[in-house]
Amino acid sequence: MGKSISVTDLKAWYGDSLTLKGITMELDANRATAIIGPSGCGKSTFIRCLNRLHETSPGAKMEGSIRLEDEDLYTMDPVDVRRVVGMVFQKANPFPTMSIYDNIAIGLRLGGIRNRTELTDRVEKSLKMAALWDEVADRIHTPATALSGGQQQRLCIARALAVEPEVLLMDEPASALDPVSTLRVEELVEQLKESYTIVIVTHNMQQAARVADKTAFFLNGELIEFGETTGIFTNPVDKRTEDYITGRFG
Ligand SMILES: Nc1ncnc2c1ncn2[C@@H]1O[C@H](COP(=O)(O)OP(=O)(O)OP(=O)(O)O)[C@@H](O)[C@H]1O
Repeated sequence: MGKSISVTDLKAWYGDSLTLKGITMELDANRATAIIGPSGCGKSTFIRCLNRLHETSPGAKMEGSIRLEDEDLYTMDPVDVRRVVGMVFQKANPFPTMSIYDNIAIGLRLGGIRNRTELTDRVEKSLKMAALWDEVADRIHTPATALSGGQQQRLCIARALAVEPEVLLMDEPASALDPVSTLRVEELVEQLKESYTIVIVTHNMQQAARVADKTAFFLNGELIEFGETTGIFTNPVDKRTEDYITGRFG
């Protein structure tokens, strides 16, 4: 089951530049939350704080608190954080020299699983969860780079799921994909919510409306409005949200 995330007064910097200016929000367990807003408003920075990737950027720092239910993410070992809070990036990034199988098995091996049967079962289960198994079952020992872009992205989703995270962060996971692959990723989000808490950054407002239960609108490093997706898109409270979703800027 997914876990909820509580973010309290989160501030993030690159050098002296304050990029997130105090974000407070609750990300519900087993629901999909979309983060929308114009380019440069801090969407990626926000989700990179949620798995402690932000602090790996040179000169980057954060303040505030992020809790995964009763655990403080910033007192945990960052390696453990990235296991429980998985991430999928805009551009599919399979390990290029590895087979489909090894792309998924590597995280499991690093986690200490050595038994061949267990590894194979977990690889198959992950590929099924990512709706890729049927397309690759007969060639899992062939190079991952021979897959199509959409398949590579689902492989990256499978890789993130293999280590059994609680939360799945998705940073514009479909923006480099064709419409059919995009639809498959969106359908997948719908299914994955049953087991994971999902946070998805998207530029595509139709996509947010289709996949997200809740939507957060960011502007200049601030959270302007956050609520049920239908409310945000049909009856926004803040004028700036309305202007953005009606295409007046961004
Ligand atoms: N590694 C970095 N070093 C310095 N500044 C950065 C770095 N990454 C992002 N920024 C700056 O932080 C701000 C927020 O960037 P971020 O990538 O979080 O925005 P975003 O909303 O995800 O944008 P986009 O929609 O274009 O991906 C921008 O002004 C950006 O230039």
